[in-house]
Amino acid sequence: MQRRRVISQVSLAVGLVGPGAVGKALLEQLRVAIPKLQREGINLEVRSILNANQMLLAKEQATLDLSNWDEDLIAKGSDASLGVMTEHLKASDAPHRVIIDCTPSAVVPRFYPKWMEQGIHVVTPNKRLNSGPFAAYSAVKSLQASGAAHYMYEGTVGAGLPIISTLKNMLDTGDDAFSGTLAGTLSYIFNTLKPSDKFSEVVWGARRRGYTEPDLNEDLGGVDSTRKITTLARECGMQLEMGDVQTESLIPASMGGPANLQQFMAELAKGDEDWSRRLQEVEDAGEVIRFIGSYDAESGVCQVGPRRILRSHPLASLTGTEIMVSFTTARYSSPSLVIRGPGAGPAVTASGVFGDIIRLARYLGAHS
Ligand SMILES: NC(=O)C1=CN([C@@H]2O[C@H](COP(=O)(O)OP(=O)(O)OC[C@H]3O[C@@H](n4cnc5c(N)ncnc54)[C@H](OP(=O)(O)O)[C@@H]3O)[C@@H](O)[C@H]2O)C=CC1
Ligand SMILES: N[C@@H](CC=O)C(=O)O
Repeated sequence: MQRRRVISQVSLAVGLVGPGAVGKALLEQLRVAIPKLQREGINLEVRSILNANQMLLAKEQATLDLSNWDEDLIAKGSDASLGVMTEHLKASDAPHRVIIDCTPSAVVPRFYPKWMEQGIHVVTPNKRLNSGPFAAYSAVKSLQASGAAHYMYEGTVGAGLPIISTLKNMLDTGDDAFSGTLAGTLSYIFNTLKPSDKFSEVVWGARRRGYTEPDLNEDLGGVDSTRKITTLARECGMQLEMGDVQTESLIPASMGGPANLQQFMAELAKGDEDWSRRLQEVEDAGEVIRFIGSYDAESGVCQVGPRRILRSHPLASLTGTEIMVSFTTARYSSPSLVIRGPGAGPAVTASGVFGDIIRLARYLGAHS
């Protein structure tokens, strides 16, 4: 095939906030892909990396060395400041700027409006803005609609799976998404757990593999699933707050308030026998448990919680981190549109974020 000559280049200065499990995987994916993207007319110039304490800023108009950024961050980093990082990014001679928020923080999203007002695009897998107070969410969506800057968040629901983009396509082309279910958040845990297993050990396995939220309360309390359902329902035009979702937690009330990880795991282990009994009873009835979230735009009812389903149900066949999202719409009514695949983990989430960055470069003029 004849190679197309690159006649236009799109250069984007990139600032990454949160080089944790997902951020680190993204930096590695960028390191590998940048030379190929350059040949295709997309120049991604990583100019800053910032964690909760430190930041690494590129000198002059150079870009950071992505093969050694973690050592450089320790050896050459300065105190973290989102304000300083923003000014540094603005000083770049690249015509476009994007900040990637890979933190679980509620503080970082407060900067999105400021960034977007200055023409800085935002890409994120952080669910806080889309599921936080409606007024803050709505302010960012209004800025996006005004053309100030792009705001992209595919990674917030289902990691790298094309859930947000599919829903947007359906709505943009005039379909009517009136209900949806999202099954398998906490997927790894319920897809893996057998009556003979210890619940707390399976939870720990999910943690070790990077599938959980940094704060386990978010997963087991059903908060993370509630964030995703809130995001999808808002995408469909519902004006709801997280509190409007009927959420069933897996954390026993007896566990009390926030604890450190060790205490949390020790408390959780006290419920292992109860879980084994419950699972045995479910298995004996020919059923399994899946953690399911659903929204219904017609009735406005949004629910999240563990549900017993028959072993013959499609959701019962999920394995590992697989999730399944089904949309029932005017066009996709019988059968519904179903998206199924791994819905958690650093590499797949990073690829969802990376996909948004490339889509952004194309919105800004790069060839498709
Ligand atoms: N893991 C997954 O499968 C998925 C994750 N996500 C989302 O991706 C995001 C990142 O998750 P993950 O990588 O697992 O989390 P990690 O805990 O591994 O990493 C979090 C990173 O954010 C940094 N950070 C935290 N607070 C701040 C702050 N206020 N300012 C600057 N940096 C901060 C941390 O810095 P430090 O190390 O210094 O504390 C760390 O670098 C989360 O929003 C999560 O919900 C979405 C879909 C799937
Ligand atoms: N902890 C989350 C990971 C991605 O959002 C989940 O289990 O779904």
